[in-house]
Amino acid sequence: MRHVQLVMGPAGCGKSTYCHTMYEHGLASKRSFQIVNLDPAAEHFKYPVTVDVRELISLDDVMEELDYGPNGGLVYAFEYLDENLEWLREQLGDSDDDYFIMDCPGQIELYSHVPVMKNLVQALQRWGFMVCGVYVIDSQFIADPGKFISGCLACLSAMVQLEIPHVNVLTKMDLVRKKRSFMEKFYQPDIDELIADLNADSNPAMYKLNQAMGSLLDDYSLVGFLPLNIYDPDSVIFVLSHIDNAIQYG
Ligand SMILES: Nc1nc2c(ncn2[C@@H]2O[C@H](COP(=O)(O)OP(=O)(O)OP(=O)(O)O)[C@@H](O)[C@H]2O)c(=O)[nH]1
Repeated sequence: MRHVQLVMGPAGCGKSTYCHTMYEHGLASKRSFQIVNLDPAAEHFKYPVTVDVRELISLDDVMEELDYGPNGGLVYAFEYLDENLEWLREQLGDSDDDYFIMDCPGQIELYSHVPVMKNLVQALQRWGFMVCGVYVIDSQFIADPGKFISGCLACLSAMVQLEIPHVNVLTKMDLVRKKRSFMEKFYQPDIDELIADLNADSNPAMYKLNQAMGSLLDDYSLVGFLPLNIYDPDSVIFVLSHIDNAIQYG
């Protein structure tokens, strides 16, 4: 069976570090994970890259040749990839048991405004891959209810667009060890408690909206993140086992 993890999330949230962690874990546990760089703006990697989109198109080239800014340039580069998916197919090869981890760009436009990520997922599925979305959020940015809800809505946007098994991962947990009990309420939060906390910090005019957002997340069962401490092998195994389950059972 062929597998892909699509690693998504905002800029700087720890996507590349996640990929590196999984790669190292694979080496130690005799599972072979191959990393694919899908970020045309990436600069350097700590892990060996099996496929690099910059061999097809790089953000620097787009910005220089077309005089685009970084965001427009990235959308252009992804649309170019979308038109040249056969290139990616050739790069991925046709082995039956490959497991690729794809390090994606952070720009939300790719998931919310243009269909390129959706097209990529559909192509991977046509080529026989079982694809799992791994949405990464930086634990440093969700340490209050408002930011937590905002992070959840970003995850939801990717989940709704891509329609694939989906796992949320909370990164940089080594940095929040001292506040662990505080953070625990974000792993599997009680949505009513969360909305009450949010209301406590909000103007009453926002209560109805807060409740509606809470219900939306509840309806999609999208609250809850898997905490990942990259320095703790048990934590890596824990996250990977959830991803394996998500891939297997959807
Ligand atoms: N302490 C700690 N630092 C981390 C962790 N993950 C990432 N970082 C740091 O956070 C910064 C950004 O990490 P990256 O892995 O490059 O994040 P990214 O999401 O790939 O970034 P972009 O590709 O720019 O969107 C780097 O300085 C990392 O060293 C973590 O689990 N613990």
